[in-house]
Amino acid sequence: MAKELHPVAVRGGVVHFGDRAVLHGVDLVVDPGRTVALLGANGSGKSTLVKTALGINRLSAGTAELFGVPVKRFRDWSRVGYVPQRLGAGGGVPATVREVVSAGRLSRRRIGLPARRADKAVVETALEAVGLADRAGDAVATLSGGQQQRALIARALVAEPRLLVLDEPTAGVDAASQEALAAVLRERAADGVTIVLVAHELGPLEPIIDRAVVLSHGRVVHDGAIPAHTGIHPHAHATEEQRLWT
Ligand SMILES: Nc1ncnc2c1ncn2[C@@H]1O[C@H](COP(=O)(O)OP(=O)(O)OP(=O)(O)O)[C@@H](O)[C@H]1O
Repeated sequence: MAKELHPVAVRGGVVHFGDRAVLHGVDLVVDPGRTVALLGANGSGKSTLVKTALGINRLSAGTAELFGVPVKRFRDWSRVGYVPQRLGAGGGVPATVREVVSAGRLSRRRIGLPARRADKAVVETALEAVGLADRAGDAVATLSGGQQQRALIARALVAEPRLLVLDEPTAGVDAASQEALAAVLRERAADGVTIVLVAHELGPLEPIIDRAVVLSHGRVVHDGAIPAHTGIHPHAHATEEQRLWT
């Protein structure tokens, strides 16, 4: 079998907003099936990096590929699930949670055909997985921020992507739901799905992470095992390298 290409590959990525460089030559090359956490302080460039990897932000230098294809030419978006940091799932749209999640299944269906029973089952399983089964018939706008985030995660899951990119999936999400999310992601990782997630604190996600990339001021300052102090006391016993990103 041919070797699977890197699901994500940013090389020498430089991104400017106006005159200001926000990424200064960042490399993020992810092997298939890995679960990678992007860590770093507010404003260090984590969201910018994932958006750049997905072609949402423009590079002023360097390259970005998805599954070996330059992101500008990449068309196979059903292979990619992206949950942005900020909403919107609801934003005044009178859709129910189930409708929003079902929308994620559209990329897998022939346009115009009604949902098959299998599609519906996948949607119900995803709703269970993120703990929203009991809210499925409610308008998304009536959910809390953390619940809306979970609805978006379910929407990404039902598309059964080979690459999942999650920007702060646990922000504003309670401990039990974080555990549930970790279980879902562990399952996807076991199926060979590549996961890239942005986080401040890994919490229950920590055991599923097999590589941590730490950004500071738009540069990679660590790439490897999870830094020991992550999510606990960022300043206590920090090494020089660790202090760089707190
Ligand atoms: N669209 C934009 N226009 C101008 N500046 C931007 C834009 N998006 C991000 N920035 C700036 O780029 C820098 C990096 O932002 P980014 O959102 O990537 O950081 P982050 O590490 O994800 O932070 P956080 O943990 O707070 O989400 C910040 O200084 C931010 O103000």
